[in-house]
Formats: sequence, structure tokens, C-alpha cells
Amino acid sequence: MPESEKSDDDEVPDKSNIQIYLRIRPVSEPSECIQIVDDENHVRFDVPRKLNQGLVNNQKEAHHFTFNSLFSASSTQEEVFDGVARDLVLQSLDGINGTIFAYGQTGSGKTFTITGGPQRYADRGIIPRAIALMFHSIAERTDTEYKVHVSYLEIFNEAGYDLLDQEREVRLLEDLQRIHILEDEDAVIHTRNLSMRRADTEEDALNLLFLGDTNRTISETPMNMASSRSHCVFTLYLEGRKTGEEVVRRSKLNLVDLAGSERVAKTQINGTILKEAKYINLSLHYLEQVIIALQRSMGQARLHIPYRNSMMTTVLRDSLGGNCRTVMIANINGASAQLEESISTCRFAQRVAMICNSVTTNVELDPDTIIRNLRQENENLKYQIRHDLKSIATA
Ligand SMILES: Nc1ncnc2c1ncn2[C@@H]1O[C@H](COP(=O)(O)OP(=O)(O)OP(=O)(O)O)[C@@H](O)[C@H]1O
Repeated sequence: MPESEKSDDDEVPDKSNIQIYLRIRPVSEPSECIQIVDDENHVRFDVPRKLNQGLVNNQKEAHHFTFNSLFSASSTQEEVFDGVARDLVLQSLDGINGTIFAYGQTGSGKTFTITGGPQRYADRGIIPRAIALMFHSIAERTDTEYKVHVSYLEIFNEAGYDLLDQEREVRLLEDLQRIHILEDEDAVIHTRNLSMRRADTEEDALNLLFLGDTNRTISETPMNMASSRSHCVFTLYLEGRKTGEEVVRRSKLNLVDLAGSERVAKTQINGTILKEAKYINLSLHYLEQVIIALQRSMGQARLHIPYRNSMMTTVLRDSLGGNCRTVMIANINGASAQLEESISTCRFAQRVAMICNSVTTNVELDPDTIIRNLRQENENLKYQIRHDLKSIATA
């Protein structure tokens, strides 16, 4: 069928696997055991095999992992944005949902990748760059009117909080209103108490990002001076209507900084930080269970996917096996002491890459147009009735 004759009802969902990218964080003494085989998008870990504890012989165990693309320790923020996020941002303007999530052990560079570093302008991460590209593209598309809204959700110790809540500065965390996640009979997820703030300009959206970032729960841990102790989901909601068209295209772009997994025995943490790490590890375990269940259900009758086990997997339900183009960035630390965790992150990414999402363009009749049409129909009927009554009276 020619493109011009296609109606939106005919659209066949596009099957699209989750794309996986590897990023290696620069460290002062990079491990020689990690080798990037560039042209094959491949990373190899040659790990010395231990005979006994502390005794190392010459034998090495090799672990190979393939990614859609890899970013070495010298890759810039711009290269990461262009390689990972640019297409998703542009597609969101056409009504396609997107999610980018960063996964990896604590201190591996997830927040640096998603939000950026505070030191230099060039260190801006994916969120500020996505905002800039989005508003730049909106300004170029003069035939379409867009509305942008922003929300910023924090999941801390399995409870949801609104990072854009004005009360955050004056109240204790336990006194703040919690976010509730509700699921309707069509398995559509709704959030209660999460504010959606209108952003008309790039500056508006950046201010909201800044407000949310200052509200994030951060602690100093042995692995990271400023460790995010929560999962954070920054969402840009887009609504676009082309001049003269009666349909609107809606999309959501989720930019997700997951809290980092932590080997609690290795880092010897205790007290509050230990409690937080346990919650973080548990929710990452639930994420892994969802990925394993999705992987098992591929090509089979629908299996139960345990999304509801944690708030994070409930919120990311559409991104994992649903109507969304999803990208995962596996962040690893380039040091020898972290090889085990880095391999484990790569292994998890290989599983994620097998998950297939069904992506459709979200097009619906514009509610304003529906109301306008109904009003017009009402007027026509009234006129018809008046006309008929007159005809009866004069007959
Ligand atoms: N590519 C990079 N270039 C320069 N510095 C980086 C890079 N990646 C990370 N860093 C620095 O390393 C430190 C740890 O990074 P970051 O806080 O992003 O880790 P994280 O994975 O988010 O950790 P956590 O899970 O504990 O929050 C920060 O000081 C950050 O600025």
C-alpha cells in the first residue's frame, strides 16, 4: 500500500530489540585486562585465573561481550549523546516513546552519563543535551505546535517522591507526599502526586532539571563521594499537532539514572548506607528477574512478568517489553579491582539485548478537535430541529 493511503489504524508495531551500549569510566590506573575490539563492537576481559586466594598464575579466562556500540574512557559526552540518544530524541517529536537507562555498579559513571558533570560545559550529560536538541528541533518544525511537560521521579528505599515538589526544601523526606503508582484494567500505568510541569523553552526545562537535581538523595560512600542512593526518572512528555491536522502525536522520553549496585561485603559499609544499598540491590534484582522472565517468554505463550515486584520495574513496564524504543547504557569502571562487577554488568546487558519491544507511533484525535466537532454537530442538530419545527408549524 502506498504510504499516502496508510491510516494510523493500519500501523503494524515495529519490533525493536533493546539496544545496548558500553561506556568505560576513565580511572587513574586502567586495567590492562579490558580490551575494546572496535570494529566488531566487542569488549574482551582477560581475567587472571586464581589458583588459590592471592596466588595468580599465567592462565587467563576470557570473557567476550558484543554491544551495539562501545565508548572508551576517552569518549566525550557529545560522542555518547550522538551515538546513543540523538535518534530517540528526534523520534520522540514524531510520537514515538523512548527510554534511555544507565545501569552499572556504584561509581561507574551513570550520573555523569545521564545528567553530566558540574565542572565544564562540555561535561553536560544526556538530559541537558536532549532538552537542547528537542527545543531546537521544535523551533525548526514551524508546521507543528508542540507542548512539552516535565516530571522528575525519585525512587528511594522503594518509595516514590516528586523531585519537583516545592516542599522538598522545607520538609523532611518522611513528611513528603509519596507517589502512588496505579495500574488500570488495560495495564496502563498512572502516577498519583507526581507533578507534570509545563516547559515552554529550553531554559524552563533546564531549570526543572536543576531543581530536581538539587533535591536528589545523595550520600558519600567508600566507592563514590556523591553516590545517588535512588533511581531517578526524568521524563519529557511531548504533544505535537501539525497545522491543519486533526490528530495529535504524543510521546514520552524517559531518561533514567538507576542507583548503582554495590558489593556490601567488599565495601564494608554499614548503618544507613548499608540499608540503602540493600534496597538498591533488591530492586536491581527485581529488574533482573523481569529481564529473565521477558527473555524466557520470547516466542512463547505469555508468561507472567513480575513487573509489580518493585516500583522501578512498574514504572519502566512500557520500556521493558512494551511500546517504547529502549536503550541501555552499561557503565563500567575501568579499574582492575572492579573487573568482577564490570563483567557482571556486561552479562546483564547481553540479556537485556534479547528483549524485544513493539513500537508504534502514538497518534490520536486531538481532544480539542473532538470537542469542536461535537459542538458543531450540536449546533447543526439544533438548527435542524428549529427548521423542522418551523416547517411543521407552517404546514
Ligand atoms: N566519563 C567520565 N569522565 C570523567 N569523569 C567521570 C566519567 N564518568 C564518571 N566520572 C566521575 O566519576 C565519579 C563517579 O561517577 P558517577 O557519580 O556518575 O557514578 P554513578 O555510577 O552514578 O555512581 P552511583 O551509583 O554511586 O550514584 C564522579 O566524580 C564523576 O564525575
